[in-house]
Amino acid sequence: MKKRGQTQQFDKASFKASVKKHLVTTYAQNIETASDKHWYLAVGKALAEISTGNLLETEKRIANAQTRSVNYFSLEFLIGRLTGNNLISLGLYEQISEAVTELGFQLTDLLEQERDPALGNGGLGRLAACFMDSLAAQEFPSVGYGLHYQYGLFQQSFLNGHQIEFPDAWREAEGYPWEVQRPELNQFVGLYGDVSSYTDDEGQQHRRWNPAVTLQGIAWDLPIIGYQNQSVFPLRLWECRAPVPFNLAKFNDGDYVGAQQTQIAAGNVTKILYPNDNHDQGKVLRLTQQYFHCACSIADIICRHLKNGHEINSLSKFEAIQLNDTHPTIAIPELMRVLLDDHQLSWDDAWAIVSKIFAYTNHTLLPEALETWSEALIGELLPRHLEIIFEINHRLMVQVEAKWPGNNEIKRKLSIIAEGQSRMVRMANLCVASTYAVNGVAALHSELVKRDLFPEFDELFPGRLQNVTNGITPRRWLKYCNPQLSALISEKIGTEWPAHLEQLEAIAQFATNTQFQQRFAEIKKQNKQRFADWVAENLDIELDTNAIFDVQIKRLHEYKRQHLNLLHILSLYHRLLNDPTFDMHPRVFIFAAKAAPGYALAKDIIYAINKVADKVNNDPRLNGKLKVVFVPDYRVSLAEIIIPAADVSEQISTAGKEASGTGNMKLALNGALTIGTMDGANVEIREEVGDDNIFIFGLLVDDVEKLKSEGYNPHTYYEQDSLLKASIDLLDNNEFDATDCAAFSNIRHNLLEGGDPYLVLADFADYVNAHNCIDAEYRDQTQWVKKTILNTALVGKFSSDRSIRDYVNNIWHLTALPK
Ligand SMILES: [N-]=[N+]=N[C@]1([C@H](N)O)O[C@H](CO)[C@@H](O)[C@H](O)[C@H]1O
Repeated sequence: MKKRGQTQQFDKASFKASVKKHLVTTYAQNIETASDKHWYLAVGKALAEISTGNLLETEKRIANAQTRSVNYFSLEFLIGRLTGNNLISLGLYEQISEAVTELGFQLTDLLEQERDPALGNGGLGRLAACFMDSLAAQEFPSVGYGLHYQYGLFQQSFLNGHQIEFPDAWREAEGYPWEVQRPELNQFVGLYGDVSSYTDDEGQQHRRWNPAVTLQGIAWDLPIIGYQNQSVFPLRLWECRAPVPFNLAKFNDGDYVGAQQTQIAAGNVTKILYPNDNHDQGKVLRLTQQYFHCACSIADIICRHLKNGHEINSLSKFEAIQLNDTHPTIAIPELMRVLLDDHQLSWDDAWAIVSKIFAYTNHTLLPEALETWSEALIGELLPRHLEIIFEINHRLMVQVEAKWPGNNEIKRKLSIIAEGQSRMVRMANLCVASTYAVNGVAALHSELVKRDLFPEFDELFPGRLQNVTNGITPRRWLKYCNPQLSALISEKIGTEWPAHLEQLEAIAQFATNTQFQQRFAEIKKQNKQRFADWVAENLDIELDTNAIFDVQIKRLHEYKRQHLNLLHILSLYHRLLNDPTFDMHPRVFIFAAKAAPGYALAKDIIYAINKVADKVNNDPRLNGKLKVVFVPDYRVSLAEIIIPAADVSEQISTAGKEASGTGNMKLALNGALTIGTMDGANVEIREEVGDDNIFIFGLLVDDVEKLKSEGYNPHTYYEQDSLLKASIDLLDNNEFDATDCAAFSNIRHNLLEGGDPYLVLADFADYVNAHNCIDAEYRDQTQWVKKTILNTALVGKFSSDRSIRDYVNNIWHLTALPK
C-alpha cells in the first residue's frame, strides 16, 4: 500500500518481523529485555535490507545505462546519523514511526541511540555528505570514496572549562547497521620499495615499482538513498588491513607482538581521522592515509570500467573524479602510474586521460592550510610517483617558459616543486596543472582564488578556474531537523519543495500575513523550547525562550573570530554593570566548537568563553539579561537541534578568510537572521535575502588588505574606543578566572602585542553597532518575524541540489539515470 511521497514498497507486518528477527539473530537479544540501543540497531538492520537491495539494483541500472559517473574523492564525509534521514529519503518516516510504536517504542527515542559517524572535521566533510545526498536525489550516477576510520573526530568535553578529547569509537561493538562489506571489491596497495627499469619485447623501456610493503583495502559501503526515488548510490569507505594479519611462525617462536606487527601497522592507516580543519598536517601517516585512499579508489574505478566492458582508453569518457581539496591529490600520479606501468600506455595517452578525468575544489586561501609534502618523504613512500610528479612538473615548466620566456620568478611560483632547505611538493599546484577544472566554493572566494592564489595559472589555463557556490541538503537541514516548519511550508506550497528548494520563494507572500507570522514565530518558539529543554537536561542551565538565541556554531579558529563574539559579550557585561541606563533585550549567546588538539590559542578561547559563561550565568546583578552557553562535543546531531532554535546566526569571519561557510545557509534556511561580514557565501546570502533582512558589518576584503598593507596597529583602536578598552581590560583582571591559567592573557596578548592578525579590534565598533540594531529590531516582532520568513523563503539558491547541478552542467557533464 503506497502513501503520498512514498516510493518504497512497505509492509508493516514484515518490517516488524524483520526487526524482531535481527534483534534475536543478528544481535542475540531477547525481545523482552533488549535495550533501546539494540532496538535501534535492529530497526536500522531491517531498513538496511531495503537500501542494500536498491544499491545492487542501482549498480545494475548504471552498468546497463553505459553512462558517465562522478567519483567524489574526499578524506572526510561528515554524514551524521543516517537512520532518521534515510527514513525521510525512503518516504517511510510516518510508517516506520507507527510500526515502532506498535513494537512499544518511540521512534525518536530509538533514533537518539545512534552515534554520529563523525568521519569529518567541519564544513568540507559535511559538504561532501550533502553533495552525495544531492547526487542521489537527482539520480546522477555517483560513488563517494572515503576512509573507514575506526575512530572519527574526537569527542569533546570540558574539564574546568578546558577542552579535553576522547577517542570516538563511532561504530558500536555491534558495528553500524547501515554499512555492508563488499569483499569482492577489496584491493591491494603498495608502499615504499624502489623502482626498476625493464625493456619489453618491442625494445620499449618501461619503469616498474617494486613496493616493499603491501596493504589490503577492505571495502565498506554505506547507502546514499535518493530522496523518494528508488535509487541508492554507494559511499565506499576503505579500511586498511594487512594481507596476512597474523604471522603464525613468529607466534610459535613466542614473538607475540611480532606476529601481529604487520596488522598493527596496517590498522594504523585507517585508525583515526586527523582532527585538523583548515590546517596542513605533514605527518607520514597522513600521506599514507591519502595514498591508501586514492590507490584503492582508482583501482576500484578501473575494475568497474573494465568489468562494464570498456577499454582503458575510454576511462575519462565514462568517469569523472572530483578532488575534495588537495587531500587526495596523489590520485593524479597514481592514475598516471597505473596507466603507464600496468597498462603500458604512452605518456601522452596516459596524460590525455588524466588531464580530462580530474577536477579539483579549493576550500581555503589560508596559507597554513595549503598542503605541501617533502620531496624526500614522497620519494621514500612513493618513489615511482615522485618520478611522475617530476615529469608533470617538467612539462608544466615548458608551458610556463613558452608563456613567460625567461621569467624565473613565475617559474618558481608555479613550479610543483618548491626549492628551499628541503624541497617540497606543492599539492595545489600539482592539482591546478593536472586537472581540467578548478573551482572555489563561493563567488567571492573563487574571485580571490583567481586574483590572489593562482593569478598566473588563471592566465596560463584560461577558463579552468571557476566557481561553484556551496549548498546544503534541504532533506536533513529543513525537512528532517525542523519537521514543524516543514509541515507549515508544505501546507502552504505543497510537498515538492524538499527536491525543489527554489519553490520556497512562494512563502515570501506570507511574510506580512499576521496568522502565518504567528504560526512561524510559534514554531521557532517551540524549537527554542526543545533546545532549552536539552540544555537544562544536559548542561543544567535554564534558558528563557523569550531571549534572543544568538548562535555561533563552527570549528574554533581565529579567522572565524569567536573571540570577537566574546569581546562583545564582555562589552554587554560591562555596560549592564556600569551603565544604569543601558537596557538590552535578554540574550543567550550559544557557542559550539571543537579546537584542533594542537591549536593552543583556540583552546584558550574555549576556556575563556566557558569561564565567562560560569560567571555571567550565575551573576544576579545581570537579572538574567545575559546568558552564555558553550555546548560541548559539537556534531551533526547537535546542529540539528540548535539550528532550528536560532534567532541570530553569527558569521563574523575576517573578510577574505571564510571561503564559503555552510552553517550560514542552514541557519538562514531555518529562519535565523545573519549578523556577518562581507565574506564567503554571506555575500550571496545578502544578495538573495536583501539588505533589509541581514545585518552586515565590518571591513571589506580590500579594506582588510589596505589596512594590513598600511600597517595595522590594534592599540590605536584600543586607546580610542572606551567600550573596547573596557572589554579587553576584562580579559586581564581575573574577573572571570581565579586560576592562574594564562588563557585570558594569551587572548589579550594576541589582540594587542600579538598584532591582532584577524582585525578583531578594527571590526569591534561596527560589530557592536550591528548588535545594537538587532536588539532594537527584535523588539518589533512583526518586523523581525517578517525578516525571518523572508530568509527562509529566499535562500533556495543554497540547496546542494543547485550546487550539484552546477557541477554537472559545468564540470562533470553527467546524465541522470533513466527511470
Ligand atoms: N578546509 N576547509 N575549508 C572549509 C571548512 N573549514 O571545512 O570548507 C568549507 C566547505 O567548502 C567552507 O564552507 C569553509 O569556508 C572552509 O573553511
